[in-house]
Amino acid sequence: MSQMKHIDNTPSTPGKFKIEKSPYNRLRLQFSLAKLIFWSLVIVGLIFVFFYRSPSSSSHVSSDLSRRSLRTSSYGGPAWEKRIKASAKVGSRNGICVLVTGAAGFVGTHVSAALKRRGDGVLGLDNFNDYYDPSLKRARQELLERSGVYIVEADINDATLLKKLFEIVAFTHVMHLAAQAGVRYAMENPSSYVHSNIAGLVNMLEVCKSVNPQPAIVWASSSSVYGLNTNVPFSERDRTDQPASLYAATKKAGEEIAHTYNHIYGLSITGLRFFTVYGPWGRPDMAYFFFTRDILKGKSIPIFEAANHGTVARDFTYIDDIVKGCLGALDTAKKSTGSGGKKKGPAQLRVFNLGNTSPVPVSNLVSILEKLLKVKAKRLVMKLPRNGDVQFTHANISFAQKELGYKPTTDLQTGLKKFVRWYLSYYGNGKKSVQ
Ligand SMILES: O=C(O)[C@H]1O[C@H](OP(=O)(O)OP(=O)(O)OC[C@H]2O[C@@H](n3ccc(=O)[nH]c3=O)[C@H](O)[C@@H]2O)[C@H](O)[C@@H](O)[C@@H]1O
Repeated sequence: MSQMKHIDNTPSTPGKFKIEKSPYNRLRLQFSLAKLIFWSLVIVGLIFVFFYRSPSSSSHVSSDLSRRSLRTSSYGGPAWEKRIKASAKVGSRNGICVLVTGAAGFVGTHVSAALKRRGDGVLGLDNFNDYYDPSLKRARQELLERSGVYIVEADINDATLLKKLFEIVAFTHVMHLAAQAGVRYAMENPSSYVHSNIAGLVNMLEVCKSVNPQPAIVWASSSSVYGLNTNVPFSERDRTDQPASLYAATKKAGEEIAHTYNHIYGLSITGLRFFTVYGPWGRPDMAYFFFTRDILKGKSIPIFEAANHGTVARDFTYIDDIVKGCLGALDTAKKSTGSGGKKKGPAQLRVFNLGNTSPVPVSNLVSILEKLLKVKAKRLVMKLPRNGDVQFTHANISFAQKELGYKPTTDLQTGLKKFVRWYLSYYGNGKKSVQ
């Protein structure tokens, strides 16, 4: 049909375009030319308006973001580049140079600080979104600034900015921790998971594959990819095709996307399946954190239980153990093999569980908090809602132990003691408001 149309519109004879030299025809030609110019301007104008003004155009959203970020006074210019270079400067022999995305996040802050402490070059990136109280992110930023880590404020979907950063610094590694976290929030705001965990990841990998040299990438997957798996403890070889939440599904998608970029472009990629990470400077949306806040406030806390009073348990993993696992993954990551978007040979592709290997029932977590806070919790036991939660998690960590030298050493009691000490000093015994 469309071919027919095309044929119909084709002039049947070249004679149709024959220019006759009468004054009337010249006038007609000038008029047609004017019309052509007029309509061309109208079309160009419409295209401009569509790409730069339409609120629904996603390409415009990211280009708008990049323009905004490059235009803001703190962006661009020699002073900004100098700050970036100073932050990313490798301070020790054999040190690595790492771009840490989500650097103002819980794990991102701890990993950035640990890298900097041992003399690696570190540059942070974070969009400081308000999924939870941004003032906590700002406080983490201050902490990092004091140790010499600068955080560029931008979204991982901002390709222009990411490319610019790679022009300024030849990062050897990317520690990709920026993500939309949280299992239950995925039912409230599904598109934020697609935006960060899928579109953002792809954007970041697109930039990494096209730069020269390509960095090695280590990124945060999640224990939630095991979903309805019932083999315990969870092994990397177990099935992960039954996610119980959209969050888990986007992390699982991330693992498949990682496979693709490794396969096509020779990017070295390591995925880390974190198991319910907790500790000082943690995330206020996580149970151990808001349980602490609500116990101190005398508010009741909902404790989930499975059918027939079944225990709900998590393999809670302390932040310092996770940091060691992240550094181990960075240190054992092999170089990417591609360059300028072309694969030159097979590259490393790995996935590791980073857990604690000892699941603890949520009710025990509450008992530990009660003792540490010296306050009795108002327990509201309720059926595990159908909102993406799974009944338990339990990591088999033998692969990470063998390849990364990963060995968690902090039990929940010890780790929560450190968390509570931090919480009380940061929020002043519950007097400062926690959002
Ligand atoms: O390790 C992971 O894969 C995931 O760990 C956490 O997810 P989750 O284990 O659900 O952590 P919390 O939201 O802190 O919940 C901990 C436990 O408390 C329970 N819970 C939660 C909330 C509540 O009101 N009551 C309650 O009993 C949950 O069912 C769960 O068993 C993080 O929020 C995810 O971002 C991360 O990817």
